[in-house]
Amino acid sequence: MPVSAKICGLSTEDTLGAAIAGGASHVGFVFFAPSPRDVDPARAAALVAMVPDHVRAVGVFVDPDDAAVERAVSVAGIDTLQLHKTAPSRVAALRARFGIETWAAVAVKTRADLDAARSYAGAADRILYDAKTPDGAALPGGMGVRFDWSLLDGFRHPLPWALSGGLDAGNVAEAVRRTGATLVDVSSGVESAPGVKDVDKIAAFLQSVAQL
Ligand SMILES: O=C(O)c1ccccc1NCC(=O)[C@H](O)[C@H](O)COP(=O)(O)O
Repeated sequence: MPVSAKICGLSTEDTLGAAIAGGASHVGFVFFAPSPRDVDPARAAALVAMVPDHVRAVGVFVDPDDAAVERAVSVAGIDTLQLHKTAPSRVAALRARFGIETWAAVAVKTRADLDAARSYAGAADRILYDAKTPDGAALPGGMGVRFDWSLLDGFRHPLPWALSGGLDAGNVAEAVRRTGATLVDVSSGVESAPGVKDVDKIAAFLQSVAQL
């Protein structure tokens, strides 16, 4: 099964170009979050304009209100929502309102966290399993934290899914081998500093994925 990759938290033309040239299937833009990767929708619009039709432009949000999503969809032109810390009913409501592919991020540390993914069946199109960040962390993602992949052993996924959390060029092959993921997501693993994407690391990550 071929493996696809999402490069998350892009904010510059050169790093977006590296993601597209390297074969990313999805590129992610973080909106309205206290993140070094946050991009204004107007700025994101210039980036999304570079994204070819075969690559999905994903807007990443933390429990957004309708107005935030409206701005990102109408101004930036994203075609997929990735929702962190968002209840299933709210995910379903945003998916119905905006009518675009919608992912629910599920923060995983224990098997019980994983079981919570079941409540997104019928509400989302895809689950993004991400690592639970430490209590008090400013962000629910992009922290380079990895969860225990063995938690996924034998788990019956309620929806199509993607694997995230602490991935990089050096461990993505093992992650895919251990979990069977067919879509992987990375942010800090392709950065030289928080929020600073690195074109060489992006290329190396995508090369590792292409070799799977
Ligand atoms: O990356 C952020 O700054 C961010 C901010 C707010 C919500 C989510 C965020 N990132 C979500 C992602 O999809 C990351 O790619 C994912 O958490 C993996 O990050 P990393 O472990 O650094 O590869």
